[in-house]
Amino acid sequence: MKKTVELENARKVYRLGDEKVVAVDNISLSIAEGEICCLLGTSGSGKSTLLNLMAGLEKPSKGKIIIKGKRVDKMSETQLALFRQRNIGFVFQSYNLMPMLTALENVSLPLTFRGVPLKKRNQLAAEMLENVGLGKYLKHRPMQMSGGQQQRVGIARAFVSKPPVVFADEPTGNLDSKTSLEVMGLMLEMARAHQQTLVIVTHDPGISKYADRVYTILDGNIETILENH
Ligand SMILES: Nc1ncnc2c1ncn2[C@@H]1O[C@H](COP(=O)(O)OP(=O)(O)OP(=O)(O)O)[C@@H](O)[C@H]1O
Repeated sequence: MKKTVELENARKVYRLGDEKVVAVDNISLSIAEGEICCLLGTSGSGKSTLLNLMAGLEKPSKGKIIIKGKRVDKMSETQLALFRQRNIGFVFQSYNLMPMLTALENVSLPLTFRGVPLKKRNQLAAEMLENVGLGKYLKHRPMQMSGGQQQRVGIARAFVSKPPVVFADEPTGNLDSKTSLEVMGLMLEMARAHQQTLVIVTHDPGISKYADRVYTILDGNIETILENH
């Protein structure tokens, strides 16, 4: 199996005055192409920091972060930005949609960065919105949609450019249980359809049962690894 995300002895220490907070202690892991993984842990366990390290959003204090064979921890900000545009999709807890843009424009944004021509962009974005059940909401702005609908737009945006890896940080954190299930179902369906790797951070054990593999994080370490078959 090809590896998509690899961490080798990754460590992240924050300094607050004289104090040191070890957010990620010394984690090594390897996530295969098309694998769906969950990072499960309570508040403060270090799971968001771990996700940010994996996604190249933060530099490790020590260790290696490798995505698709490339050392992201060695990249400059410019290289990283380009690398993320080409390889990574994000789904956020608070959706992070552009408030002034319509659903269609929000979803087509990653394609703009990739230089896809306008007509093709609109076609792909409309198809994605159709796939997430929002075919009738292309012109709506985030404020005019429910949380669940906004997160569907967020999912469409993360997957539209078919990035090899999608990171989701508490994607259902602001949603009720029924909507959470729908949103999870959509992410899994999209990831499985194109063999995309999906890494989901959650504190909800209910969400983790959908993953192929669950890393339970405690005090910045991997406490257990569970394989679901
Ligand atoms: N920028 C920062 N500066 C200092 N300490 C930080 C910083 N970011 C995180 N921490 C600390 O690192 C530890 C892990 O935080 P992290 O946000 O990764 O946990 P988490 O498991 O995602 O929690 P939550 O579910 O509440 O977001 C915590 O003790 C936190 O206070």
